[in-house]
Amino acid sequence: MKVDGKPYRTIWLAEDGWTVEIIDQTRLPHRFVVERLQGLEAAAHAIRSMQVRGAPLIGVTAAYGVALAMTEDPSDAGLERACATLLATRPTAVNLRWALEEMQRLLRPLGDNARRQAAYERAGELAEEDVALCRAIGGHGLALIEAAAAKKKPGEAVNVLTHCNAGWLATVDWGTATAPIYLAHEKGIALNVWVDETRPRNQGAALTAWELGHHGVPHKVVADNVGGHLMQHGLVDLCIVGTDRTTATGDVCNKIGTYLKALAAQDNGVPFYVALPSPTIDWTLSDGIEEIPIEERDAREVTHLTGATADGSLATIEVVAPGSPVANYAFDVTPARLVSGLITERGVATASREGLAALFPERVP
Ligand SMILES: CSC[C@H]1O[C@H](OP(=O)(O)O)[C@H](O)[C@@H]1O
Repeated sequence: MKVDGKPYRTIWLAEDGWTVEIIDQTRLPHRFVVERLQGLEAAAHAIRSMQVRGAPLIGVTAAYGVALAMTEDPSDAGLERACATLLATRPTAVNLRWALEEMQRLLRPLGDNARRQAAYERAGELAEEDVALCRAIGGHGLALIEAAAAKKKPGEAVNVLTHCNAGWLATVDWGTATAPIYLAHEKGIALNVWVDETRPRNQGAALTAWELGHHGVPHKVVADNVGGHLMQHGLVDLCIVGTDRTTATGDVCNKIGTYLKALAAQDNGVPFYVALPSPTIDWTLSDGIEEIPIEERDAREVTHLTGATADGSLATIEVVAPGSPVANYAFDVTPARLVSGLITERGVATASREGLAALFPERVP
């Protein structure tokens, strides 16, 4: 999407035709830094450290990571080592496993000399496919925002609450939860997006607010605990969030705190939608709470904050009582019963095995 009027994606092949460039999301919102990845370890570090994050973008970055690895060592051992290294970077987003399986399926039968080119071509295709999937999600989600707009008084904004960043920064472009928002904005529908700050890494306050602001979408950042109050007072027309892994039965794993928003939405009769491309569906799982691995990240993400001082320099401060133990769960699971619908590239499915199978019959094991 646009950054100061210039179109950007989150990841792209550099002009040299082999290094990969990314927006370093750990530097946003105060610095816009493009990082150049020149090998497998750089790609793995980018995912592990969340320079790139968001399930679809993690998958595409991993695919490019395999291509970079084939430049270093296209042997069978090199391919297996690359996929194992990248798979170990983060456990929850299923797109990572899906993309690596896709690359292994393609590259294993090829001779060493053919693997590098084939890997770059497939990684580029996966990036383009992600853009198309997210744009399609946008079209199906737009209808939901239009339906909400039809119930508003003339000029009244549609209030959409979103959690974390499921924006274009979490994908190659468009985003998942934000794709309908961008399309509604471009169609002239009056919007207000409630942006959950999303502690501890503040993907909402730092990333969603940044990208919506740069694209001119009206929004307000709120503390994570405000959403229920907004819903009680009729200030949320619908919720749209993303997901890192959704089971075949419609259980949704997403950033920590999503489950609490879904509970508040159900309690207040607010539609709660999840936007996802089909590679985010794990067809092998039925019970998200029992089966989806929940990443636990470093305590420092909770104990410290980095931000800009009055003179624009960056500083990191400690915000938790020194020495207090910390638990930092990065995701939670929202049961399908709390989900109004799953906005996919093929349409809006009920959050159920039947609903997903109706849209993706060929994917059902
Ligand atoms: C479109 S996937 C976005 C999804 O990924 C985020 O997790 P993280 O920032 O840790 O990669 C969050 O769960 C978003 O909803």
